[in-house]
Amino acid sequence: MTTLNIAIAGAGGRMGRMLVEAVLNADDLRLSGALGIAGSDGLGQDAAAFLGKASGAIVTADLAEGLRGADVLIDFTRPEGTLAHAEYCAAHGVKLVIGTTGFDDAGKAALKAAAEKTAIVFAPNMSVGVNVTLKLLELAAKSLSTGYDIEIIEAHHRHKVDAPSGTALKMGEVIADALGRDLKECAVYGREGVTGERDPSTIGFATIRGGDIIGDHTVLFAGTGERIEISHKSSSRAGYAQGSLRASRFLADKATGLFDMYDVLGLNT
Ligand SMILES: NC(=O)C1=CN([C@@H]2O[C@H](COP(=O)(O)OP(=O)(O)OC[C@H]3O[C@@H](n4cnc5c(N)ncnc54)[C@H](OP(=O)(O)O)[C@@H]3O)[C@@H](O)[C@H]2O)C=CC1
Ligand SMILES: O=C(O)C1=N[C@H](C(=O)O)C[C@H](O)C1
Repeated sequence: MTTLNIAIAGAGGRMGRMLVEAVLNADDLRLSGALGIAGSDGLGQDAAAFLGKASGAIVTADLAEGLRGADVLIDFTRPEGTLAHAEYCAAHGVKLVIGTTGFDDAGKAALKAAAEKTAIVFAPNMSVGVNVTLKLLELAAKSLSTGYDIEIIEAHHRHKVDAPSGTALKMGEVIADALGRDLKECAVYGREGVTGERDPSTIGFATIRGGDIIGDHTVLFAGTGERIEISHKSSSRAGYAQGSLRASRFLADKATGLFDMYDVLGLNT
């Protein structure tokens, strides 16, 4: 069995810690490095110290040091951090699994350019369940294309910094594509005051932030006399971590290219 060397960015974060534990528990993976930023808790310490273990990977802010020997960098940080990491990885042949959300169009274009030099899996949600939900939404949107108002409701923990979630936006894109609409033109992000009647061509978004909610997404198709709700609720971050490991293994035989979790899970039918 070939061992894949994995480095983790944002190693002290909520996802970073899940990923450190998941990599240490995987027989075919080795934790080769861990990245933090100046001021991060845990900088200079073993990435597995929070588990009471020694992995040998010391959390560093030095990209050359943290990425030495890495086949794949798994990055769940912030857009500005991911873009800096992607530039380095593209120049040094390190593959990337990117879970970070909140990119603007220029950021997404920069990742596409980086994927011409290295292989990248980029997805706003790595869980199998969410990606299967996206397929269900494609089918529902095509079958409910007239007479149903579409609203996307998402809830996350109080620490989340971007809204709507990357997953909610992806759900909106999948639905808009299925309906032949452009999400940029039909999205409504919240309502206040005298809004007028609902325009049937819009896709609405509502965001809830509070407590320790890991990630809930519901798409409501509201018709006359009936409502259809398609929901996914995460009760653990483990699914995101396991999906990321699957994505890392998927990249093992890829040299360049931009992929998503549909590619990893074989859902591109
Ligand atoms: N695709 C998916 O399946 C999922 C995606 N996410 C996304 O992943 C990202 C991280 O989420 P989460 O783990 O909850 O966040 P956290 O805030 O818990 O962790 C972020 C980590 O990134 C570090 N960081 C912050 N800014 C930078 C930077 N500029 N450069 C490098 N590192 C930086 C933080 O360091 P410090 O601790 O010092 O602040 C921290 O270690 C978010 O965008 C979130 O939406 C989350 C879950 C699943
Ligand atoms: O920040 C989070 O926590 C999550 N972010 C991702 C998103 O923005 O969709 C995925 C998941 O919902 C958890």
